[in-house]
Amino acid sequence: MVDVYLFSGFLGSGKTSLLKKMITELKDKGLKPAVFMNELGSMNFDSEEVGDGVPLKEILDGCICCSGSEKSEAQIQTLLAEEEFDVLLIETTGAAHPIEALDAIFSPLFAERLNFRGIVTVADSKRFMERQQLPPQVRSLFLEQIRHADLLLANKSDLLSDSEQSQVIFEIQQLNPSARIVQTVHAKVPFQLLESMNHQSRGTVAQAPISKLKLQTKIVAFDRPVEREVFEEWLRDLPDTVYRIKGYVTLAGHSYPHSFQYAYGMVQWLPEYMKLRNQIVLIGENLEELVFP
Ligand SMILES: Nc1nc2c(ncn2[C@@H]2O[C@H](COP(=O)(O)OP(=O)(O)OP(=O)(O)O)[C@@H](O)[C@H]2O)c(=O)[nH]1
Repeated sequence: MVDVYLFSGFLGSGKTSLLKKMITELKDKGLKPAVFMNELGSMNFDSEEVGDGVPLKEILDGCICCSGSEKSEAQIQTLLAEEEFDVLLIETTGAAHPIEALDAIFSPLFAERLNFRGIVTVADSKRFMERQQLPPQVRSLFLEQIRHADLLLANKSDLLSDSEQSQVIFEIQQLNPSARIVQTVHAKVPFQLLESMNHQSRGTVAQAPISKLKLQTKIVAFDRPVEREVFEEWLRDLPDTVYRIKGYVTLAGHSYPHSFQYAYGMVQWLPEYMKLRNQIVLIGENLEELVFP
């Protein structure tokens, strides 16, 4: 039987950071992980982060959950038929309801093959503190992801003061009293903690599928290098309804692009050392109204 772990959490909360950490740890233990991931927008930015030698299947531009579950079943079946692995890590899009994403795993096709171990939700602690600012449907999905977790990572705790951290833990525990909650930075937890999870179903699922959230994705390509100041000024002026941006951008004066991440007002640039297509994917609402730098 292959152990299956599902990673849930809102856009930009730290799921890919967790995935990378777990892959490294599993490999160090001599175990072979495989990854199934689901990205919004047809740009498979995160899959480049998985690394060589890890079997990977992904669904782009769709959702593992609900209507996408047949497609997911087929992908998981292919993975099981073609690859040998010990652990399957599933990263859902930040816009998926974790329980709906379980549909594909609990297919009768895999009853003898997959052993579901639990849902790990990565919650952005800062966003949690400021959740009242989220549109109601987005907030409801954010809270559902917390309610249905078996293990909760209160991530990005470096961005909060000690008293804010305690408040976040207290409030998250009230939303989900049975899950274990761990404060993390860059989703750093030992795999052992995931192994000790105990999955239990938690009541009814409040419907918040992506179609009702009005979330859109948009890919923007740049054919010229971008001035960093101009780009960051554009980011500062973005409306709150842009939740996530990621991709590759060549900055003026550099030969290679930077990988670029934007989540909830915060920007991160990391240099790359090869030519990559200059494009970014945006996830949010009312994206058609945006003007690009
Ligand atoms: N300050 C801080 N930044 C973090 C932490 N964890 C992740 N980040 C940053 O937050 C951004 C998003 O992290 P990811 O791991 O890509 O998040 P994700 O949930 O996979 O994002 P999506 O795939 O878009 O849903 C990146 O720029 C990370 O470097 C943390 O604990 N503290």
